[in-house]
Amino acid sequence: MTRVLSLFQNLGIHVTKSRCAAINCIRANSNQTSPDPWSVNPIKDLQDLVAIPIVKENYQVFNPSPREIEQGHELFKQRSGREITMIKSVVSLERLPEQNIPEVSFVGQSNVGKSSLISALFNHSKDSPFIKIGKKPGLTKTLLFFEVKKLFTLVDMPGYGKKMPTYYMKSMHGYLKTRNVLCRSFLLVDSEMGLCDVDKEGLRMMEDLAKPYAIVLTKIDKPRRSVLLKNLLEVLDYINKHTHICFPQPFLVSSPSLSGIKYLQTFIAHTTGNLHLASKNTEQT
Ligand SMILES: Nc1nc2c(ncn2[C@@H]2O[C@H](COP(=O)(O)OP(=O)(O)OP(=O)(O)O)[C@@H](O)[C@H]2O)c(=O)[nH]1
Repeated sequence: MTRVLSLFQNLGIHVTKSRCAAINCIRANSNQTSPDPWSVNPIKDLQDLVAIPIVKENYQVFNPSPREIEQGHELFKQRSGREITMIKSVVSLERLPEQNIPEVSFVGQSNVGKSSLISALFNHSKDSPFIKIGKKPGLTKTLLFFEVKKLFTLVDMPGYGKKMPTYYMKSMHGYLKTRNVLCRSFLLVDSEMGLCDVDKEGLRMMEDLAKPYAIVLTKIDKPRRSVLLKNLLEVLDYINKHTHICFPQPFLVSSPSLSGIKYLQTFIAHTTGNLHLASKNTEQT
């Protein structure tokens, strides 16, 4: 507890005794009504390390009901072989597929786990479109378009970083800037490494583009919980201080264990207009 409190202090977050007591009281009361989203949000597994809510009280979080979470999860289930398909792989912007359904894209540095996450979202199903996952960075060299039940499209982008050829960067930037059907991007950050300079460059690019996006912390099965918490708090602090467009709550996922996947599936279903939340308690940035 002391170690985690000092983490907060390092991040400039002041935790008073009275605030701790008040928050403990809120937590005790909220446990009695067992709020649902926590059951599928991995942030819950870190909450016992700290006495104050990790996602600040004044942030509106994504708060689907258990039924909505099941609806979101269902959307990604393949019932027949052609419901989820890879429709196109493109390099040049002139060859983007002409889609008039909502789109979400996955961006991040090489090897951060974009392809693995998309495979996990499709439940690693044997009927899912073939998705290449590599040990070495730079495997995804084109924009890959996956259409889900003709309702929305997921786009796997080439990873950015030191070795990224300029034309990748151009096509990625051009795509993000001009794609009208793009309703949300997810910027992936490795939860073990935490935010690094390359991620911050990506975040600045997203802010300049001023298109809605959210941060996803990947590989949460790898770091120790204290490291994961520290890196999550740093991301929250960064969102708070340096972003205007970013969704206030990061999503935490592990592709092999599928932790956090249902929650993210539900958010994608919501953000693409395929889920009508009963709850009003959802940030719409
Ligand atoms: N332990 C763990 N390993 C992961 C996870 N996600 C991805 N990996 C591993 O990280 C490596 C890179 O994963 P990819 O999904 O290919 O990453 P990418 O961002 O698509 O990579 P590029 O093609 O270079 O852009 C692979 O060895 C994966 O098995 C995760 O959640 N947990």
